[in-house]
Amino acid sequence: MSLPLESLRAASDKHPKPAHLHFQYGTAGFRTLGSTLDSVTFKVGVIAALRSKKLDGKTIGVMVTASHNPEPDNGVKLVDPRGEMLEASWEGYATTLANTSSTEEFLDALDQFVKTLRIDLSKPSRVVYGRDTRPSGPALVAALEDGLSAIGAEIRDAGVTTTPILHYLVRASNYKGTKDSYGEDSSEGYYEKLSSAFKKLVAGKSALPPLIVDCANGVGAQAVAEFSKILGDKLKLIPVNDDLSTPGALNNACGADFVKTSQKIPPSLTSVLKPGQRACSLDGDADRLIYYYLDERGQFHLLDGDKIAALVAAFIVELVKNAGLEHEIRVGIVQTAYANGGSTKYLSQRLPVKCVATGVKHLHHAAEHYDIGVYFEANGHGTVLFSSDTLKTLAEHQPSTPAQSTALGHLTNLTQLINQTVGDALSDLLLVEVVLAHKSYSGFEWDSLYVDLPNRLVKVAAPRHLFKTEDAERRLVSPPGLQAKIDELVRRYEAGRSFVRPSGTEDVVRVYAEAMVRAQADELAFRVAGLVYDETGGDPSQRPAEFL
Ligand SMILES: CC(=O)N[C@H]1[C@@H](OP(=O)(O)O)O[C@H](CO)[C@@H](O)[C@@H]1O
Ligand SMILES: [Mg+2]
Repeated sequence: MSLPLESLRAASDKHPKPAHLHFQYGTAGFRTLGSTLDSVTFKVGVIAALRSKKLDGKTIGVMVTASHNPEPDNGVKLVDPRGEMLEASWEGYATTLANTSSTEEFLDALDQFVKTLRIDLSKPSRVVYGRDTRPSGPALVAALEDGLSAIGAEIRDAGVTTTPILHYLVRASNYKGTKDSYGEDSSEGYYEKLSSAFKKLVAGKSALPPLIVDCANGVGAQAVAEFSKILGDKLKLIPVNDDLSTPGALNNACGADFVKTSQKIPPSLTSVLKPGQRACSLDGDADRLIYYYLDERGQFHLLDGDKIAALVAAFIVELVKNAGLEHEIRVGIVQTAYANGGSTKYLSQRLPVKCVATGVKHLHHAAEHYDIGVYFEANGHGTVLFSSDTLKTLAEHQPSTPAQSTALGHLTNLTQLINQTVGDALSDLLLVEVVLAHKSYSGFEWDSLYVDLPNRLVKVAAPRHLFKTEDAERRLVSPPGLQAKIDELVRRYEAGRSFVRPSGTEDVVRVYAEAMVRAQADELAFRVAGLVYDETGGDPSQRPAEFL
């Protein structure tokens, strides 16, 4: 069987590539200004169908979202059969195909691609897709559908949904009716699976005070509303920034990225959030979660991905021990260089901790090496993975006391509550709430697990292609000599740490620094930023005033 060239040609002619633009499948798929993505999304439709054929007709997912980016941005990414990120080698193929400049070039490249990868075109192809609430979404989905129908894929439109629900649907549809079944293959199935696990986990615990949820004016609002309906009194959620109709509202001065980056509450919460009350923020596609509270003096306290990892890991370790499984099940943590030094110190005194390069796929793969792997990026993206051996151990273990039996039951329910395909703000929110309910913690007690070192993240407009790193991005190997100068600066600061890496999602170089006190962390970050700027030929007349 050969490619349906006529229908592909006709469809491709309707989606010409904008000249002069180069597209790159990066850490978050293709992501840029939504108005430039028509041709890319069309081609992604074709690629998704081919990926499905290559994998014997397994369902592949496509999500149209730009997460926490400003509203005019959009993006498109592929989801592999187990609900995980697209296999790395295909990122390169997707990039090559997306950059073909004419229909003929695209068709030639496709033909070549099918031959090189020996894709059997007679296999079926199945694709499920969804989008977030961005105004550019419907037109991009239409382009995607053009690609899918040109190649004759079997399609399913999941509509406006969160990224983690789309990942769930992919996994659920591929493992339906098997021993690895992941739940009912629908959004209702997702809500039902998580809610029922949550209810079992908090049974008999007194209800926590209501939780304020900043929905970033995005699709997370929809999921919060659904959970509120099912959970009722078990967990009272107070949605704020759940406006899905005002243009420009998405991620604007709200959401997880705003809170983490600016280290303050969204202005819209000023009159809502009372001292001591806990609140959280989702991002625009609801795969990141950040908690926080204000103390009696109105001081802001951030409970970020590192704090979530510490809370959750401690709880799981305790359950494993109480279930009598501490010799069978090894719990480990995966972090990136952005993890706060305070968290790394606290966690490494208790558990194996591994540091990997930025980007969820790196964390996810490293976490798969533990029996139970807890991974979170400091920005609030993360989840917990249970290996198949661990699931088997949990299913077969014979508890010898009622206490062991209770702990085992909790662990089993956690495997249902946690979305193991990808970081999921709503699943993580329920998980955090379970732990807080079990421990009777307020934000204050949770925050007291360890003290965060003051830190600062700075963007530098420098040619990022010049920057190469090693040691999980903690050290620069290029530009030559720069790392030695950074080391020299860092030595002058108590508990100082700083690293520089090229961003994978924005055209900038990122500088991170932390130190014992706030002023020193800021000073170190701005000194390193100045160094990076000057050493890579930054224009002195454009040098940001805060750089030292
Ligand atoms: C410092 C930071 O938060 N970096 C983010 C950001 O990557 P950069 O490569 O730093 O642009 O976007 C990634 C995708 O969402 C996310 O995985 C990562 O943590
Ligand atoms: Mg996101």
